[in-house]
Amino acid sequence: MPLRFLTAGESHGPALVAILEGLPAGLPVDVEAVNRELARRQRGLGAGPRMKIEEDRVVLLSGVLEGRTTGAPIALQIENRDHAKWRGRAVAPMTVPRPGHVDLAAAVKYGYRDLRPGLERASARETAARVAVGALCKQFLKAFGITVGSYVVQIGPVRAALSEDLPYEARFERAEADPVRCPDLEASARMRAAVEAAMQERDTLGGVIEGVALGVPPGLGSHVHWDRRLSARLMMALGSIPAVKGVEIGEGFALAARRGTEAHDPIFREGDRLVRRTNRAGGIEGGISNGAPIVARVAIKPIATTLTPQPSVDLSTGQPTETRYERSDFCPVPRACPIVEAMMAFVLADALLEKLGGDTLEECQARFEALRQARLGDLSIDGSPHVFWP
Ligand SMILES: Cc1cc2nc3c(=O)[nH]c(=O)nc-3n(C[C@H](O)[C@H](O)[C@H](O)COP(=O)(O)O)c2cc1C
Ligand SMILES: C=C(O[C@@H]1CC(C(=O)O)=C[C@@H](OP(=O)(O)O)[C@H]1O)C(=O)O
Repeated sequence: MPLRFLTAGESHGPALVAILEGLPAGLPVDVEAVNRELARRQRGLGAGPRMKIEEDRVVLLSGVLEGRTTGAPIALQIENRDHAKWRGRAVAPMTVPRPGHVDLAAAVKYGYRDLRPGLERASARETAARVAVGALCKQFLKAFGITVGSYVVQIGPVRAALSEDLPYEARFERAEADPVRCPDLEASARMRAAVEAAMQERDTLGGVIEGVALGVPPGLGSHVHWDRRLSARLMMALGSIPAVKGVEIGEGFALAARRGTEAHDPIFREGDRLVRRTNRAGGIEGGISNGAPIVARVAIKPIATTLTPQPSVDLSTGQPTETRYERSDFCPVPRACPIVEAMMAFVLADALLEKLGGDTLEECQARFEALRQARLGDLSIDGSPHVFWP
């Protein structure tokens, strides 16, 4: 896989860093667009007090010269403003694990007596670095007309009812203007009430996000090997986001309850085009993109750190006790939209580069054009220039 990235950094350490390797040379980089994505990740009802402290901005340390990628690894850094409060301070050890967070599992695995090192790295603070990486991937995808967006479809028990006639671009736009990023404004009001009630009642909520990629050409990913399937690569990437407990492609779990004649996307011929009138598959068949929008749904569990204490055991004494509260988000769902988009953008940029090859953006674009033509030669009916490409 041609594109890869690593992140490092603790939640309350000096900074988060990432290295993105494999983007071709010559891609114009818009740093402010990266910062806008970082700001989006900080916004949303249900965010805790930490988001008032941070003001995430990216510093590009390498791989970009005079506003364009050089082809070298891109190193980037995002400061943790909260670090100033912890620097040089003696912090009392944390010995009571929170059910649902990494605390106990990491203590067992790494032998931590103080639970802080586990939470420092498991914390979703790390996703700021992913969003910066994803913003660069989005810029690469945009050069090929591919966009990635998302919106919230469920918070706690409240579900959005979105008309199929509401275009994806309109959903993205409405979501961006909404405090819980839900394009169904009636459901949004009930979602807001649910988040506020959970906060009042010293509790937390999860929910579901739908991520969508538009303009993805057919032929990304492959059926020939398990780790080349685009669906599997998306599920891995999305499933790696902290608190994500389920990922569906297309209609996912709902398909399991249907008959085969009602679960797929029949193929019709309209003039010299082959068309689908549905997209239950979510744009991927056999691990290969089919030219339809790629749709992934991500289920996020409620936050583990609750103001209401939960039963636990103090590992320093072995005595039963209750969890303690320092600070936390209440509902991470609206804030997680840009993270979902970032992980989708990374996977799609990787799969596109794999398809195109090329050391420079120009080479990639020439190949993209050539592929468009060649694909048509191979697969078109009656020589139509629009059989499969969106
Ligand atoms: C955007 C976002 C914000 C989060 N904020 C918190 C938080 O404030 N408190 C908390 O306990 N968990 C929070 N989480 C979830 C934890 O990071 C996650 O539950 C923990 O790392 C354990 O991993 P797991 O839930 O995947 O098992 C957040 C997750 C996301 C995506
Ligand atoms: C810092 C971020 O989210 C954090 C994710 C998080 C967790 O346990 O995942 C716990 C909280 O950390 P703190 O206790 O420092 O407030 C969140 O604020 C962020 O998203 O940038």
